[in-house]
Amino acid sequence: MKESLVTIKNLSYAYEDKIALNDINLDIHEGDFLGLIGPNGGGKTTLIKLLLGLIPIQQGSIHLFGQDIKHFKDSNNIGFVSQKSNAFNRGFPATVREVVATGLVAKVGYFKFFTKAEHQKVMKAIETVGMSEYIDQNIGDLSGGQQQRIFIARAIVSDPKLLILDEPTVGIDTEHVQKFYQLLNQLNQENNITLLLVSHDIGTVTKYANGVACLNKVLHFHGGTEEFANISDEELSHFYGHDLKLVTHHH
Ligand SMILES: Nc1ncnc2c1ncn2[C@@H]1O[C@H](COP(=O)(O)OP(=O)(O)OP(=O)(O)O)[C@@H](O)[C@H]1O
Repeated sequence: MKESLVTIKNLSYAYEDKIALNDINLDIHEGDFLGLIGPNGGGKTTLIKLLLGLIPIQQGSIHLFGQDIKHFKDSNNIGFVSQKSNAFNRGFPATVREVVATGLVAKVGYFKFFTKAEHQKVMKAIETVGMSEYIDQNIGDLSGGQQQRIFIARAIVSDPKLLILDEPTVGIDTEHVQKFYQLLNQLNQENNITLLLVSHDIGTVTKYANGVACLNKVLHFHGGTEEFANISDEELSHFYGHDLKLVTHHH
């Protein structure tokens, strides 16, 4: 049995009196590539915020790498990539190398010079995402898909074991989206990074991930992508309520 990197037990969360998550139980194991799907307002962002420690636990528990999140300090073990539009100010004049180096800031702190080893980590992360030839370019001059690769490099430069991605392909054109998911597969299979991908796109999730969690306040489904493909459209539209345009999981 592979190690459980994330263990969520009886987790509930409410905003004032509005319940966003109700009694969630979910494990993410080492090596998983789990797609987290669900309708708008289903609680995906709330769950990610809880996992990142941005909002406090109200009820239930989360353990990260076997440690209660309330005492968890090893933030280098977790990388996070959000939607491009939220993640970066396009006009900011920084090179690819500089942006990726900020991923090490938590370790070394600002205004300290990087060691040779840290420079090498930056180079390696940029190489992993296939962007070495752009290392001294301004981030603002790159395409949306290329920028998103750089944000992946920034997230993996500290060697996290778990990478959380929140709708990372919003605003990226179709051709680059495919390449982006190929990169995620490579990170998962070759670099042994466990992935949690929040996505609205059921087709993509079932194509690239190896597991699916379907969240609409409660966790309606958690299993392999093949098992997920066998769910009837009726059942799926029940999960999704009236959000029918999303019910397109049969290829
Ligand atoms: N800060 C907040 N204050 C009050 N209610 C909130 C707040 N944030 C989220 N909610 C509510 O909690 C529920 C879950 O929202 P959440 O953003 O977690 O869902 P989501 O699945 O990420 O949705 P989307 O796919 O639209 O991003 C929604 O009903 C939302 O309106």
